[in-house]
Amino acid sequence: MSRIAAVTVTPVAFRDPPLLNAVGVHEPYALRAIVEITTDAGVTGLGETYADEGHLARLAVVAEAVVGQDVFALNRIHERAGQALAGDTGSDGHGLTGLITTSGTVDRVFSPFEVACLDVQGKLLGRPVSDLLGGAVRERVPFSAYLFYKWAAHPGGEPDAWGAALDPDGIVAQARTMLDRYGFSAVKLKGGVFPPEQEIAAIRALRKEFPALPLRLDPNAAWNVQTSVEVGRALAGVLEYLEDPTPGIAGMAEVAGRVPMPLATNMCVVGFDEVPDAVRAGSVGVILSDHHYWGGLQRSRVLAGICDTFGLGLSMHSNSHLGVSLAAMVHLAAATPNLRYACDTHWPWKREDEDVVRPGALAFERGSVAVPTGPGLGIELDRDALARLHEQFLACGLRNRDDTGYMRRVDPGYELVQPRW
Ligand SMILES: O=C([O-])C(=O)C[C@H](O)[C@@H](O)C(=O)[O-]
Ligand SMILES: [Mg+2]
Repeated sequence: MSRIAAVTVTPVAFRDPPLLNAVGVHEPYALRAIVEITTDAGVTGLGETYADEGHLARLAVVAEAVVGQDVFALNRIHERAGQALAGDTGSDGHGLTGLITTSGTVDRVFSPFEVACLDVQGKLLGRPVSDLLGGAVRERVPFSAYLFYKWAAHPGGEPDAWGAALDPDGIVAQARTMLDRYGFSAVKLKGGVFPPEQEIAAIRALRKEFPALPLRLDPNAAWNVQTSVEVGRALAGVLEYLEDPTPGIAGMAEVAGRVPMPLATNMCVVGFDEVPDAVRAGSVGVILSDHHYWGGLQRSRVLAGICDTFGLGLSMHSNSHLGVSLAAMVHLAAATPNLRYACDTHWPWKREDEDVVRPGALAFERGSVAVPTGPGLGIELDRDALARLHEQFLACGLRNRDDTGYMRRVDPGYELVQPRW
């Protein structure tokens, strides 16, 4: 047996540009937590997750509950997380994912512990995490360019290297830079920021500039059913999928029946208990997995099986993240045969010199990342960087992601309306 002797949770902050979305704008720092598990024999494993205050408190509760457990006893560890969090319905503070139930809360909190245990298991066995998930079926995992409307600078700050992107020309220029730098093979535009006709124009401009690349548009439920149908029809033959045009399983089902492209979601289906209704209603053609809230890598493979069974496509969602999450995403995607869409990643928006993982193992080439072949996640923690980013967390003053509150500080009249158009 290899028992968990200690768990350390370190909140960190890294710089984030002023990226616009349907609920406001990204604050100057993104918050994450690094979970480190150490066994009684001194083997360590890493996980990464959100770092909002409430989530950190829940991580602390579960950290205490899993000490003494065998790192191979993931079912038992999930059960203990459930017991420790019984009745807790942690809410989604940032408004970009759906309703969080008790089971969804447990899955969110359990996830980094599961990834850290798999990292330890891999190290003990001398095998990469992808092998523990059934084995890689691809050597490289393709990602998509994740475009955002953005300001040139945070209010009162220096302009960043990306510059502003507030119209179709700005979005095309951003896409060009990102594709030149990373070679991505698909493009996603985060919408829900400007009136739909402006976002249709941006997608058309992207299509003109990049005739062969699959395109996606994600307004995070900013449109009502009628607007969604109009946008979907206007972009017939242009989008690979339309992501969360409108809120809820019923609204999505109405739209799905009237537009030509598949609808994708990381909002109306974010937990296992929402899958049956969505399948019955025909709300979605593609589910975006995300191991951070689907309960880790193994449970994400359960989701993949469900998608396979019901003929649904599978893609992958991303929030702002660091290298531990990227490594986990790559192992999972490599070992999930029916994950056939290029995965989302916020990676390009992070500064290269801000990560807790030593560079090397996770290089982007031709839009994809090679699956690390070393034991476990195949990455190495940079303790100096971890300490630096933790100091940055302490100093930055942010304790919860609040895109809406930040937008209101800039524009006091800003209202959070869903759907807006
Ligand atoms: O719907 C999505 O794809 C997301 O929620 C991804 C990110 O959270 C993105 O919208 C963001 O960070 O603003
Ligand atoms: Mg989305």
